[in-house]
Amino acid sequence: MSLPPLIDPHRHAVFVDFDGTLVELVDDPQAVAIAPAALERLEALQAALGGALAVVSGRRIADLDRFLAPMRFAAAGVHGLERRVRPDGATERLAGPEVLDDVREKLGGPLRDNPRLKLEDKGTALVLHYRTAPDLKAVAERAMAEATAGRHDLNVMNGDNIVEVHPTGMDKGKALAAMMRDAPFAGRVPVYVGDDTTDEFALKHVRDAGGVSVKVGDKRSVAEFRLAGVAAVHRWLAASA
Ligand SMILES: O=P(O)(O)OC[C@H]1O[C@H](O[C@H]2O[C@H](CO)[C@@H](O)[C@H](O)[C@H]2O)[C@H](O)[C@@H](O)[C@@H]1O
Repeated sequence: MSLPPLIDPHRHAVFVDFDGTLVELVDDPQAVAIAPAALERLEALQAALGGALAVVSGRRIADLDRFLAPMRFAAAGVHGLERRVRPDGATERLAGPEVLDDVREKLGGPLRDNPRLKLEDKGTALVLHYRTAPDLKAVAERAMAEATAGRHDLNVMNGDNIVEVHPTGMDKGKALAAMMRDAPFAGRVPVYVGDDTTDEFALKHVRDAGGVSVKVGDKRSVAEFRLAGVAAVHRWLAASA
Protein backbone atom coordinates (compact mmCIF):
# COMPACT_ATOMS: atom_id res chain seq x y z
CA MET A 1 0.00 0.00 0.00
CA SER A 2 1.27 3.48 -0.83
CA LEU A 3 1.41 6.84 0.90
CA PRO A 4 -1.72 9.00 0.57
CA PRO A 5 -1.83 12.04 -1.70
CA LEU A 6 -1.75 15.42 0.02
CA ILE A 7 -5.13 16.83 1.08
CA ASP A 8 -6.60 19.32 -1.39
CA PRO A 9 -8.30 22.01 0.74
CA HIS A 10 -10.60 23.06 -2.13
CA ARG A 11 -11.87 19.56 -2.89
CA HIS A 12 -11.60 17.31 0.16
CA ALA A 13 -13.58 16.82 3.39
CA VAL A 14 -11.32 15.35 6.08
CA PHE A 15 -12.46 12.89 8.76
CA VAL A 16 -9.89 11.88 11.33
CA ASP A 17 -9.93 9.29 14.09
CA PHE A 18 -8.51 10.27 17.50
CA ASP A 19 -6.76 7.51 19.54
CA GLY A 20 -3.91 5.88 17.62
CA THR A 21 -4.24 8.48 14.85
CA LEU A 22 -4.01 11.99 16.31
CA VAL A 23 -2.60 10.83 19.67
CA GLU A 24 -0.37 7.90 20.62
CA LEU A 25 -1.94 4.96 22.46
CA VAL A 26 -1.09 4.93 26.17
CA ASP A 27 -2.07 2.80 29.18
CA ASP A 28 -4.35 5.36 30.82
CA PRO A 29 -7.17 6.54 28.48
CA GLN A 30 -7.27 9.89 30.28
CA ALA A 31 -3.52 10.52 29.79
CA VAL A 32 -3.50 11.12 26.01
CA ALA A 33 -2.15 14.44 24.73
CA ILE A 34 -1.58 16.25 21.45
CA ALA A 35 1.41 18.57 20.97
CA PRO A 36 0.37 22.27 20.83
CA ALA A 37 2.10 22.72 17.45
CA ALA A 38 0.22 19.74 15.99
CA LEU A 39 -3.06 21.15 17.27
CA GLU A 40 -2.30 24.53 15.65
CA ARG A 41 -1.63 22.81 12.32
CA LEU A 42 -4.91 20.90 12.61
CA GLU A 43 -6.74 24.19 13.16
CA ALA A 44 -4.96 25.73 10.16
CA LEU A 45 -6.02 22.78 8.00
CA GLN A 46 -9.60 23.07 9.27
CA ALA A 47 -9.63 26.75 8.25
CA ALA A 48 -8.11 25.97 4.83
CA LEU A 49 -10.83 23.33 4.30
CA GLY A 50 -13.58 25.87 5.04
CA GLY A 51 -14.42 23.90 8.19
CA ALA A 52 -14.78 20.57 6.37
CA LEU A 53 -12.85 18.63 9.00
CA ALA A 54 -14.38 16.36 11.63
CA VAL A 55 -13.07 14.08 14.36
CA VAL A 56 -14.72 10.63 14.24
CA SER A 57 -14.08 8.71 17.42
CA GLY A 58 -15.21 6.12 19.92
CA ARG A 59 -14.68 8.83 22.54
CA ARG A 60 -17.42 11.11 23.88
CA ILE A 61 -17.43 14.52 22.18
CA ALA A 62 -17.03 16.14 25.62
CA ASP A 63 -13.79 14.18 26.11
CA LEU A 64 -12.53 15.10 22.63
CA ASP A 65 -13.23 18.77 23.45
CA ARG A 66 -11.09 18.48 26.57
CA PHE A 67 -8.17 16.79 24.77
CA LEU A 68 -8.24 19.14 21.76
CA ALA A 69 -8.99 22.43 23.58
CA PRO A 70 -9.17 25.22 22.58
CA MET A 71 -9.96 23.94 19.07
CA ARG A 72 -13.67 23.75 18.17
CA PHE A 73 -14.56 21.16 15.55
CA ALA A 74 -17.32 19.04 14.04
CA ALA A 75 -17.37 15.55 15.53
CA ALA A 76 -18.97 12.13 15.65
CA GLY A 77 -18.46 10.64 19.12
CA VAL A 78 -19.13 7.18 20.59
CA HIS A 79 -18.93 5.70 17.06
CA GLY A 80 -21.62 8.09 15.79
CA LEU A 81 -24.06 7.83 18.71
CA GLU A 82 -23.11 11.45 19.40
CA ARG A 83 -22.93 13.98 16.58
CA ARG A 84 -22.04 17.67 16.22
CA VAL A 85 -22.07 18.90 12.63
CA ARG A 86 -21.13 22.52 13.40
CA PRO A 87 -18.14 23.25 15.66
CA ASP A 88 -20.23 25.53 17.88
CA GLY A 89 -23.46 23.55 17.53
CA ALA A 90 -25.12 21.35 20.11
CA THR A 91 -24.23 17.69 20.50
CA GLU A 92 -27.05 15.36 19.43
CA ARG A 93 -27.26 12.01 21.25
CA LEU A 94 -28.99 9.03 19.65
CA ALA A 95 -29.27 7.08 22.94
CA GLY A 96 -29.18 7.69 26.67
CA PRO A 97 -27.07 5.99 29.39
CA GLU A 98 -30.06 4.16 30.93
CA VAL A 99 -30.04 1.67 28.04
CA LEU A 100 -26.89 0.18 29.61
CA ASP A 101 -27.98 0.17 33.28
CA ASP A 102 -28.47 -3.60 33.37
CA VAL A 103 -25.08 -4.28 31.68
CA ARG A 104 -23.36 -1.81 34.03
CA GLU A 105 -24.71 -3.75 37.00
CA LYS A 106 -23.80 -7.16 35.55
CA LEU A 107 -20.19 -6.06 34.90
CA GLY A 108 -19.82 -5.14 38.59
CA GLY A 109 -18.99 -8.72 39.68
CA PRO A 110 -16.25 -9.43 37.10
CA LEU A 111 -14.73 -5.98 37.79
CA ARG A 112 -14.59 -6.69 41.52
CA ASP A 113 -13.08 -10.15 40.87
CA ASN A 114 -10.49 -8.74 38.39
CA PRO A 115 -9.33 -5.36 39.68
CA ARG A 116 -6.75 -5.08 36.85
CA LEU A 117 -9.65 -4.79 34.36
CA LYS A 118 -10.71 -1.13 34.05
CA LEU A 119 -14.18 0.14 33.18
CA GLU A 120 -14.60 3.31 31.10
CA ASP A 121 -18.21 4.48 31.37
CA LYS A 122 -19.07 6.73 28.40
CA GLY A 123 -22.80 6.85 29.22
CA THR A 124 -24.05 5.38 25.94
CA ALA A 125 -21.11 2.95 25.79
CA LEU A 126 -19.18 0.86 28.30
CA VAL A 127 -15.57 -0.19 27.71
CA LEU A 128 -13.53 -2.86 29.45
CA HIS A 129 -9.82 -2.01 29.14
CA TYR A 130 -7.12 -4.71 29.42
CA ARG A 131 -4.05 -2.95 27.88
CA THR A 132 -2.18 -3.23 31.20
CA ALA A 133 -3.51 -6.77 31.79
CA PRO A 134 -3.42 -8.54 28.40
CA ASP A 135 -3.80 -11.92 30.12
CA LEU A 136 -7.37 -10.82 31.01
CA LYS A 137 -8.51 -10.39 27.37
CA ALA A 138 -10.60 -13.59 27.43
CA VAL A 139 -11.99 -12.73 30.88
CA ALA A 140 -13.06 -9.29 29.61
CA GLU A 141 -14.66 -10.75 26.48
CA ARG A 142 -16.51 -13.39 28.48
CA ALA A 143 -17.72 -10.86 31.06
CA MET A 144 -19.05 -8.62 28.30
CA ALA A 145 -20.69 -11.53 26.47
CA GLU A 146 -22.42 -12.68 29.66
CA ALA A 147 -23.50 -9.16 30.65
CA THR A 148 -25.07 -8.56 27.23
CA ALA A 149 -26.56 -12.03 26.61
CA GLY A 150 -29.95 -11.79 24.91
CA ARG A 151 -29.61 -8.04 24.26
CA HIS A 152 -30.11 -7.82 20.50
CA ASP A 153 -30.33 -4.04 20.80
CA LEU A 154 -26.65 -3.87 21.78
CA ASN A 155 -23.47 -4.20 19.75
CA VAL A 156 -20.29 -5.62 21.33
CA MET A 157 -17.08 -4.63 19.51
CA ASN A 158 -13.42 -5.43 20.04
CA GLY A 159 -10.98 -2.53 19.73
CA ASP A 160 -7.32 -2.08 20.57
CA ASN A 161 -7.01 -3.81 23.98
CA ILE A 162 -10.67 -3.08 24.74
CA VAL A 163 -14.06 -4.70 24.47
CA GLU A 164 -16.88 -2.19 24.16
CA VAL A 165 -20.68 -2.25 24.12
CA HIS A 166 -23.15 0.33 22.83
CA PRO A 167 -26.59 0.38 21.21
CA THR A 168 -26.78 -1.03 17.67
CA GLY A 169 -27.54 1.00 14.58
CA MET A 170 -24.50 3.23 14.28
CA ASP A 171 -20.86 2.89 13.28
CA LYS A 172 -18.15 5.25 12.01
CA GLY A 173 -19.08 4.62 8.36
CA LYS A 174 -22.72 5.57 8.94
CA ALA A 175 -21.62 8.57 11.00
CA LEU A 176 -19.37 9.79 8.18
CA ALA A 177 -22.10 9.23 5.56
CA ALA A 178 -24.54 11.30 7.65
CA MET A 179 -22.06 14.18 8.01
CA MET A 180 -21.35 14.15 4.26
CA ARG A 181 -25.02 15.10 3.65
CA ASP A 182 -24.58 18.49 5.35
CA ALA A 183 -22.54 21.65 4.75
CA PRO A 184 -19.61 22.19 4.79
CA PHE A 185 -18.92 18.53 3.92
CA ALA A 186 -21.54 17.94 1.18
CA GLY A 187 -20.16 18.02 -2.37
CA ARG A 188 -16.57 17.33 -1.29
CA VAL A 189 -14.53 14.13 -1.66
CA PRO A 190 -14.16 12.33 1.70
CA VAL A 191 -10.76 11.55 3.20
CA TYR A 192 -10.67 9.21 6.24
CA VAL A 193 -7.68 8.36 8.38
CA GLY A 194 -7.83 5.83 11.23
CA ASP A 195 -5.98 2.96 12.85
CA ASP A 196 -8.42 0.59 14.53
CA THR A 197 -10.90 -2.15 13.58
CA THR A 198 -13.78 0.27 14.29
CA ASP A 199 -12.35 2.62 11.62
CA GLU A 200 -12.78 -0.04 8.94
CA PHE A 201 -16.49 0.87 8.56
CA ALA A 202 -15.50 4.43 7.59
CA LEU A 203 -12.50 3.35 5.51
CA LYS A 204 -14.73 1.01 3.47
CA HIS A 205 -17.38 3.69 3.00
CA VAL A 206 -14.78 6.19 1.80
CA ARG A 207 -13.06 3.72 -0.52
CA ASP A 208 -16.42 2.71 -2.06
CA ALA A 209 -17.27 6.41 -2.51
CA GLY A 210 -14.05 7.08 -4.44
CA GLY A 211 -12.45 9.00 -1.58
CA VAL A 212 -9.04 8.73 0.07
CA SER A 213 -8.92 5.92 2.68
CA VAL A 214 -5.83 5.95 4.89
CA LYS A 215 -4.95 3.23 7.41
CA VAL A 216 -2.56 4.08 10.24
CA GLY A 217 -0.22 1.25 11.26
CA ASP A 218 0.21 -2.24 9.85
CA LYS A 219 -3.04 -4.04 10.71
CA ARG A 220 -5.17 -5.54 7.90
CA SER A 221 -7.38 -2.97 6.21
CA VAL A 222 -9.64 -2.22 3.27
CA ALA A 223 -7.88 1.16 2.96
CA GLU A 224 -6.07 2.17 -0.22
CA PHE A 225 -3.28 4.13 1.48
CA ARG A 226 -1.18 3.75 4.60
CA LEU A 227 0.72 5.88 7.13
CA ALA A 228 3.10 4.28 9.63
CA GLY A 229 1.88 5.91 12.85
CA VAL A 230 0.79 9.04 14.68
CA ALA A 231 3.98 10.97 13.81
CA ALA A 232 3.51 10.16 10.11
CA VAL A 233 -0.13 11.35 10.32
CA HIS A 234 1.00 14.70 11.70
CA ARG A 235 3.72 15.06 9.05
CA TRP A 236 1.14 14.37 6.33
CA LEU A 237 -1.38 16.82 7.84
CA ALA A 238 1.37 19.44 8.17
CA ALA A 239 2.46 18.97 4.56
CA SER A 240 -1.19 19.31 3.47
CA ALA A 241 -1.85 22.42 5.58
O1 LIG B 1 -12.13 5.84 17.83
P1 LIG B 1 -10.94 6.24 18.62
O2 LIG B 1 -10.74 7.72 18.72
O3 LIG B 1 -9.70 5.54 18.15
O4 LIG B 1 -11.26 5.74 20.11
C1 LIG B 1 -11.25 4.33 20.36
C2 LIG B 1 -11.10 4.08 21.83
O5 LIG B 1 -10.00 4.89 22.27
C3 LIG B 1 -9.67 4.83 23.64
O6 LIG B 1 -9.04 3.58 23.89
C4 LIG B 1 -7.82 3.43 23.19
O7 LIG B 1 -6.88 4.44 23.60
C5 LIG B 1 -6.49 4.35 24.99
C6 LIG B 1 -5.55 5.52 25.26
O8 LIG B 1 -4.45 5.48 24.42
C7 LIG B 1 -5.84 2.99 25.25
O9 LIG B 1 -5.47 2.88 26.63
C8 LIG B 1 -6.80 1.85 24.84
O10 LIG B 1 -6.13 0.60 24.98
C9 LIG B 1 -7.24 2.04 23.39
O11 LIG B 1 -8.19 1.06 23.01
C10 LIG B 1 -10.87 5.08 24.52
O12 LIG B 1 -10.52 4.86 25.87
C11 LIG B 1 -12.09 4.28 24.10
O13 LIG B 1 -13.23 4.74 24.82
C12 LIG B 1 -12.35 4.50 22.61
O14 LIG B 1 -13.47 3.71 22.19
